[in-house]
Amino acid sequence: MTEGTPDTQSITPDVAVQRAGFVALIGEPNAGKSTLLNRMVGAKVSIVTHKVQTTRARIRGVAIEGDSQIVFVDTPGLFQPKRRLDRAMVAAAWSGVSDADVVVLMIEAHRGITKGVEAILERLGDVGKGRTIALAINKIDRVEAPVLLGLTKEMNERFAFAETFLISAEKGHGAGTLRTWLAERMPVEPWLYPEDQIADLPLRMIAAEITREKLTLRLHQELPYQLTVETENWEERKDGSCKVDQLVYVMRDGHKGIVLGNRGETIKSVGQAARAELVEFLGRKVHLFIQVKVRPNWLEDSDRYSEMGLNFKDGNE
Ligand SMILES: Nc1nc2c(ncn2[C@@H]2O[C@H](COP(=O)(O)OP(=O)(O)OP(=O)(O)O)[C@@H](O)[C@H]2O)c(=O)[nH]1
Repeated sequence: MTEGTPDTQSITPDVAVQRAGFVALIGEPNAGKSTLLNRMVGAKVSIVTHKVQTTRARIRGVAIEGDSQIVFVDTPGLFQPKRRLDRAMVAAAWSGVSDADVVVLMIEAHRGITKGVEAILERLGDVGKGRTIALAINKIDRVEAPVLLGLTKEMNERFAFAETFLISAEKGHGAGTLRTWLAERMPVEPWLYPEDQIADLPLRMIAAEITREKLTLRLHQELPYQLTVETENWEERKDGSCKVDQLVYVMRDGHKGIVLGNRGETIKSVGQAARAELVEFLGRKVHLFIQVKVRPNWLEDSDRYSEMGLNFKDGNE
């Protein structure tokens, strides 16, 4: 072993420390989470915003700030659930919280501490243990300073926030400061995405999200819970069209049968619907290829990354 010898040390490059981690932005519906994310990540991801809320935490965008890569996970708005589907969504939002390195609770300045906010605070007491949790009071443009001071004080009395940010996601106030703060709090880890992949990441995500949405619509309650859609390949063609390859991963053979449907009819209609929406979204021709694969251990294999929509290759495909 030459490790530690003067020779080895002298050729070791001076690599800057890389940081990478997950941030969950939570709050009641309409708090302004999407608006803030778009400010911090860039306009391209904004389209995902208005998509129907699906049931799992997915990557919403990746921001790079200095040596840090901040991966924002999408958590459906937290509200008090009544229907079963709503309960599933809220559960998903909380699972995003327990996977995140940093959680930002966003509230609306002019609405103050609503019942919904109170419920979130209560839950944060359990789920948020050991996590860095910041408070972002949004829409500060709608209130006067004394109201803000009062709200800041009261919220901090109720919960031990690591930091409080007063922001206006719409006007842009405070978003940069929050991003810098988050960047500093990312764990020292190699980046999760190569820099050049980030450019088309939103499109890949949107395409996967569209297919997942169509699967949800087509399969209703039959939808296997542990199912994930990944856009494996995105190819721009000279004729202006693009070719998109997607994989639907399921846990069991039986699930594969459900997703494929009788003589492949289900996946075919899902593919048609997804392609039509992609064409409308991109405004050009799309060739969409969807494959369904059984990967029994995908949850354990790639752990939370896959769960959150991150696409790590197995290395043997
Ligand atoms: N006045 C004001 N309005 C804002 C601000 N930030 C966001 N909004 C508005 O608040 C509304 C909700 O914003 P979104 O970003 O869609 O909220 P969200 O939390 O992502 O909502 P869901 O997707 O339903 O969870 C939009 O109409 C925004 O334009 C702000 O700083 N000031």
